[in-house]
Amino acid sequence: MTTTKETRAFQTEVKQLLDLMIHSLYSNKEIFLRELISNASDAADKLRFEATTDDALFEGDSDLHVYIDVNKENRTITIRDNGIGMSRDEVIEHIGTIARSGTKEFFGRLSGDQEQDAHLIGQFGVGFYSAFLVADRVTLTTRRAGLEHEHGVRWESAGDGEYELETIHRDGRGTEITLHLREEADEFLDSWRLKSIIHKYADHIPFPIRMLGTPLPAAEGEEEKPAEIETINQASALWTRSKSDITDEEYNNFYKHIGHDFEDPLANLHQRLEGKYEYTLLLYLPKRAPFDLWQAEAKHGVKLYVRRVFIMEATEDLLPRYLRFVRGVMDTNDLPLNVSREILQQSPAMDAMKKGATKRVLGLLEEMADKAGQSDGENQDAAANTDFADFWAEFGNCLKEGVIEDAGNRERIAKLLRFSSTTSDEQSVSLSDYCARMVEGQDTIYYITAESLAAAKHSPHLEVFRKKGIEVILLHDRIDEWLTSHLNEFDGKKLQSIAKGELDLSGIGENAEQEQKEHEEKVKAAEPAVKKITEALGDKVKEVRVTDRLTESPACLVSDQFDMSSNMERILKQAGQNIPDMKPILEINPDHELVIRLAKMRSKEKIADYASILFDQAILAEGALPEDPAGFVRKMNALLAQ
Ligand SMILES: Nc1ncnc2c1ncn2[C@@H]1O[C@H](COP(=O)(O)OP(=O)(O)OP(=O)(O)O)[C@@H](O)[C@H]1O
Repeated sequence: MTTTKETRAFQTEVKQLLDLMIHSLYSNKEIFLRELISNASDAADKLRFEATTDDALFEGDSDLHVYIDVNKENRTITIRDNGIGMSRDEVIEHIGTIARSGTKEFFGRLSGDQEQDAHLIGQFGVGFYSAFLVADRVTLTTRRAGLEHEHGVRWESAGDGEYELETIHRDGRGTEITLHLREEADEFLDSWRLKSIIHKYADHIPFPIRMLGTPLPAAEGEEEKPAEIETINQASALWTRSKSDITDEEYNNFYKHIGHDFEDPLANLHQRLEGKYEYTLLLYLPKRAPFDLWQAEAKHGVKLYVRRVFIMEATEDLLPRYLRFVRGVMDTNDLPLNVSREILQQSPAMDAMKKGATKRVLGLLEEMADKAGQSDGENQDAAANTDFADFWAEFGNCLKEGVIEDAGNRERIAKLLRFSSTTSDEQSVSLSDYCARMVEGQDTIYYITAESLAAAKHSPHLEVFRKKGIEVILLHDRIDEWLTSHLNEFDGKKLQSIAKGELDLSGIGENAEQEQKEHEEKVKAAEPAVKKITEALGDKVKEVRVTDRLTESPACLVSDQFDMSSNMERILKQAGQNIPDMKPILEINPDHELVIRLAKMRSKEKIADYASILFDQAILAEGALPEDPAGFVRKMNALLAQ
């Protein structure tokens, strides 16, 4: 056993977090109490769960609570819980280190500009470290339930990059945190102030929070009565109360407690479900995405309770991965308390709750989307400012994962998707909006995928669609390539990439027949040009053919109907995947001056240069780089200088 006192350094990111926190949250210091009480309540939750299979962990004391002590003379506040506590290794792992993946990258993104960085703190969550908002020294002692008394731990730090660690004897299990207050944090020595913060954030955590009351003044001739210990919060689980008794403020404050968020949520959903299984949902949509939303191990933020006893943080067994941004609580009476998590996870009740919760969250999103749709009718600008638009901006890409993962709800989710299109740069166009605007004779939903909105918007492939007044959906998120490979149809209409396969717009527009005839004539007339370019490009392309997509540009690249798109190919290559080169099809516009000139050329060298410029330009137009950029510039300059 290590008994020696040792000094250890904080992980670099902890130091950065402390600096950022102190600068960003100086006007919001009171949250330290919320965070420490949340941790204490989590620790009580964990003990109660572990004790369901090992009663000895209670060590004869099952009155789980949090006690807050104020010492005006020493200028300290102490927060004590009799929860699960921590072993020495756990202290090292949790206090002084941030073990969430993506932390390094997150801090790498900070600009150093305090104002700009300030809002990022909300995406991170400060937890235990918020103690340093009010304290210039923090002492923590703890012992894990079940360990011998001599396995207690004392941790102390001034938040300056180092901490001291010592193994101590500790009788009681649980954790005690003493904050040595900074001078400017004197306001928190006032018990009334502390009580009001507890009411605000912790009324509805299911454990009592106790403090010493004020001594009652002595009546004449009597002795002063000693102060009694009071329970400050209501200690009733919020989700068990009836909806009509709960104010918005109570809902929001409870969210801040369980979500460790600084902002109010965007929306909440509170329902008691009765049927084969009975359960209660209190779920929230946050306003902002946490920084690690896109990390493979991103935390789920929903907690499972069984009869008010915390069982575990939700995993994919309780809520699908694409809804990992949802925060809140699910509580049921239909699961046994004292079985292993593995068995729980396979129970039909869990499955039913997962289905029910997914359905309700999608329902909430549909309601929000409907509201946005109504304000859209009255005022376009208003639509961009709706809750649903805010939701989409933060979590839209998660819903796209839903289309891929959740085949059972695919259609419902597809209705919630919002895109940019040739009619709107904002991601505000739904597939239903698109279908309602289809032109006469159109029965396909057209889209293009590209690296960026600008690349999609200026793609030469759009030319014929502009001419015919057909709207095209502009997809420019990485996930869109996967989305479109799973979403082939919407409302009975096929989705089709305009950069893949042969384009058949016959039947759309008034002069369809005439256009078809003209196209055939063009194909015939352009045969010599096609032949020359095919020879010049050799095996760089699968085929060279006359386009019916272009009206202004000389050439564009398309993929074969069942080939991977060139955008997808680039994404996979950037991700380091070893995939065979796909050969594109080069489509040329025989009416363009460059192609006309090329058709007349005899010099093989010149033809090769022109063909190569056409090919590289088409790659550039997709927002990508030609294989030999310097070669392209040289050829282009030679052409310009002619
Ligand atoms: N009072 C406590 N009792 C037992 N363990 C604690 C206590 N306080 C903190 N911990 C441990 O330290 C870990 C880190 O706490 P911290 O508040 O920094 O983050 P968190 O609560 O895990 O994350 P977040 O605040 O973002 O939800 C906790 O997950 C828990 O394991």
